[in-house]
Amino acid sequence: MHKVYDRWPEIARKNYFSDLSQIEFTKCPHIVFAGMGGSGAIGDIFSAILSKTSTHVTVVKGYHLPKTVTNNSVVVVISISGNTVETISMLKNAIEINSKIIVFSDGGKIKDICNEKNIPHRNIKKYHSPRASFTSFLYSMLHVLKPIIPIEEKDIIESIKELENMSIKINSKKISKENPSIQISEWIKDTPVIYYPWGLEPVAIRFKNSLQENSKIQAVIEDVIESCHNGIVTWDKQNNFQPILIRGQKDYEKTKERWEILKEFFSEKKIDYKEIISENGNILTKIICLIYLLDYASIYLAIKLKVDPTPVNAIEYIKNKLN
Ligand SMILES: O=P(O)(O)OC[C@H]1O[C@](O)(CO)[C@@H](O)[C@@H]1O
Repeated sequence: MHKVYDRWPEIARKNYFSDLSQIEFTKCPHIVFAGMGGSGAIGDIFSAILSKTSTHVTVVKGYHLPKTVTNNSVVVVISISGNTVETISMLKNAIEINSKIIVFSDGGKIKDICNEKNIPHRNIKKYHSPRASFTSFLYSMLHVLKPIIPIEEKDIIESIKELENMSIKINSKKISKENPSIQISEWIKDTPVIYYPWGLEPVAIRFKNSLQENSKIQAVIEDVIESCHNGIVTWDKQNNFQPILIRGQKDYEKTKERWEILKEFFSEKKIDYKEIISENGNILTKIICLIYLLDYASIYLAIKLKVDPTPVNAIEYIKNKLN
């Protein structure tokens, strides 16, 4: 798994500059991303990076598309294996609705359905596992969906360059205490409660998923603003949790204010917290670099806990029980 992560920047570059044909339609007021797990998390990223545009984005992780999806919506179906039952169900749903559909997978049943029904499909290479294939799929999709995704080319290129820099920061320090991913993994001793600001929600979701799938530990995510109206109360009682504050460079003033109050709150309660601050740059750069740093942290944590990051036996157990 590690070897694929080492190649993430190279794979991102190769896939963004691929010769896959781009999506045919150009106008799209509503884009729906349909996928589960690591594939669903890619939808979360598109949702975050498009949040400052006039494109309405819906991310669906389940069996059915909501009624707001119409024949004018573009439904982007993502399943790295191409065999996830929920995602196949959403594809069938989109076909019924007669939406404009584009599908991304590395083969699988989903590809067969596309061939049979004449639905646009792009075959993207899977590396090791769905979660490790992240840059392969994300950057291929940024290329293919360009006509309907109002993101500037320079922002995408910047994100790849910063991913390369992040790789140097992590990989030049491989097995040393200066490796920022190792520092995070060494700090985690209990269940992390991951706080995030609005635009960095995909980072928190992905980190939670990676801690669960790779390190096999439980993790909780909390919106930094919303949690001050509920979750924050629980710190009076609990003692098996550790707060991680994922902050953006240049968060909104009001969010910055909240971080400072939260830090004071934890300090007064003598609760040790870890702050992780994004790189500078556009929102895609911030997200992709944080995901890289934290996914590595989840693998180093697995090594520390002496668990194999690859198998996901419980997921296979559930899958085998499903019809
Ligand atoms: O992208 P796929 O192949 O649909 O898989 C979705 C999710 O299901 C899992 O493979 C587990 O079944 C996750 O690891 C993955 O993120």
